[in-house]
Amino acid sequence: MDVKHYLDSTYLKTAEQANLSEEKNTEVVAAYIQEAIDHHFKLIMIRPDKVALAKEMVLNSKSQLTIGTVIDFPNGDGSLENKLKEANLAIQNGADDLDFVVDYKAFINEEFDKVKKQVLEGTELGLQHHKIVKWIIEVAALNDHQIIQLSVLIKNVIIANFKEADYEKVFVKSSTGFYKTPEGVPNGATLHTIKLMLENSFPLSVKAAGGVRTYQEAVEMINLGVKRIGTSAAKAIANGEDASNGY
Ligand SMILES: O=C[C@H](O)COP(=O)(O)O
Repeated sequence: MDVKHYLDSTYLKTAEQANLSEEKNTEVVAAYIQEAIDHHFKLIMIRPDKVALAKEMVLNSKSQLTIGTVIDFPNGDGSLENKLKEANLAIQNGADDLDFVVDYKAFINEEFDKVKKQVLEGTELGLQHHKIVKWIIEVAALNDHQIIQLSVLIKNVIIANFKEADYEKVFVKSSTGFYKTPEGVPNGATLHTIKLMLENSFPLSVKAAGGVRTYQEAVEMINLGVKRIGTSAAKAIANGEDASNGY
C-alpha cells in the first residue's frame, strides 16, 4: 500500500484535529485552526469558546474545514438543560459537529432513562439544525459489556426516533482523551473497543478518539469502518509519523 497516497485520499476525509486544552491565548488557538486549514483536515475540534474564532477563520479562508466542539466536556455529568444550552450556543456560533459527553456515570449507575433522554434530546436539537451529533461514551470508564450495552442503547434511541437518512449523522465516539484511567488501562480508543462499538452501534457511525497516535492505527481503524478519527496528533499522522511518545 502506498501509505502517502492512502493518507491523502482516505485519512484526510476522516481526520479531526483535536485541540481541546483550555488554552486562552487567541493567537495560539488561531495557529491550531490555521494548521487544520492548511492540512485540509475534515474538522477542527475545539472548546466551545473558540468556535466563533474558527468560524471566522474558515469563512475568511474559504476553506472546507468543518468545526466541531465538545458539549458538557469532559465529565458529561451536567444537567440535560445545561447540555442543551451549551449545544445551542455552539450552534449559534457556527459549529458543524456537536460532540456530547454521555453521562456515563449515570449509565454505570443504571440510570438508563436519564441517559436515553439526553441522547434523544441532544440528537433532536443537533439534527434539527442539520448538525452532526456524536455521543462520547468514554470507553476507558466502561467494561466490554458496558461498551456493548451503551452502544446498543444509543443505537436504539436513534432508530426508534429518527429516520433512516439520519442514522449516519449520529456517531458513537470512544473517548474524551481526558479521562484519568487506573494504571494499565489505555485511555482511549483501542482496536478492541472500536470493534465492539462498530459491531453494536451499526447503522450509526463510529468515531475513534483518544490516544490515536500512528498512521497504522488510523488506517486499521478506518479499514474496520470508523468514519472519523479524532486525535491531537492529526498533523503527525498526516505526515506518516509515529507520535506515540510525543503527545
Ligand atoms: O476528541 C478528541 C480527543 O480529545 C483526542 O484525544 P487525544 O488528545 O488523546 O488524541
